[in-house]
Amino acid sequence: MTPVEKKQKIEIQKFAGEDGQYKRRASVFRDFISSKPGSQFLAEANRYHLYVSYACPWATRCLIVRSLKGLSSIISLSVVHWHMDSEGWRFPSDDDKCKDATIDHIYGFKRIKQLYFKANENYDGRFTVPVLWDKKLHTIVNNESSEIIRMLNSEFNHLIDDEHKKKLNLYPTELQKQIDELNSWVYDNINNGVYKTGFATKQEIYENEVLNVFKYLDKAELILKENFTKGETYLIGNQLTEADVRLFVTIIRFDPVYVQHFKCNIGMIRHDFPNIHKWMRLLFWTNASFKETTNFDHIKFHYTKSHKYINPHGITPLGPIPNILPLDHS
Ligand SMILES: N[C@@H](CCC(=O)N[C@@H](CS)C(=O)NCC(=O)O)C(=O)O
Repeated sequence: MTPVEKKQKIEIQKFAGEDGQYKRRASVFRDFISSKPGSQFLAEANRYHLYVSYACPWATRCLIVRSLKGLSSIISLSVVHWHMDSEGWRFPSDDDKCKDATIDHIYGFKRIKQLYFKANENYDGRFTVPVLWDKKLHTIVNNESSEIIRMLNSEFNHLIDDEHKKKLNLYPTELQKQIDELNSWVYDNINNGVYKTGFATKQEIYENEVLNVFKYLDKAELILKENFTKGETYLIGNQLTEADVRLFVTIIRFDPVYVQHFKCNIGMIRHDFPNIHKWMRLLFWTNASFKETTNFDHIKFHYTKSHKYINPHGITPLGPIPNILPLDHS
């Protein structure tokens, strides 16, 4: 084990700092795929590979956009085992099988961390998913989901056959200001808010964070309530945007995991947020890109069986039953 690997082994399961507060580290690989001729990372069919976990909300953003844009046959995929241990994410093996996970289709690696060290032998960050990998240059293009979804949204259009999917634009120029504004508070207070709540190791910090999550859920509830009154079904009017994708991945995990595992239990989406609940079910039940990329087993098993310091015996609660209610449930 190299000194860097040793350091990673010690720190990988330490989420909160000494002050009891969780601070997410910025992603390190930040290159961009482009459709412009001559680009280092040119948008080409079959050149790029996505490494994901179905459990991870950030990786699932990429899975949803890959599906919405019809890129499944253009960008290949490997899916890790839901269990994350002291060395990070791993792929299933013959004696460690996992339904819906895959081997590493590119190198046959056992762990995601091997990709990080292949890309940079001195890497000293966390071994996170998603990873957007370049099969030609054998390196990581980008490991920041907010940027990966932008590339998938705009740079592969010339390779997409389906006219509807080719035209779909989740970040149209005229809505960018509104989308950016939504993204900024949704990210800090809801997407990352549940992690700051769940990983807090001091009572006072936990209480501040959990109250804050619910304050911003109220804000999202109000927006969707007004939109539904006008006959609109998305966060921004009648148009599906990346803001919906980015909020959805947290909301779909909320009742099954965050309520109990991250102690976000001041309310539940299904009981206390009727408009968010309706919006979430509409996306899930009427759009296959949302339903087919949601894997409740991976989601529930990952959090409850990987975070030993939160749930030492790794017992996965059975409820809520069902994980998501039907569309016509009143
Ligand atoms: N900012 C990154 C965050 C990705 C991230 O934190 N992924 C988690 C899974 S939900 C992970 O891989 N964590 C492993 C670790 O922190 O060691 C993104 O949005 O892509």
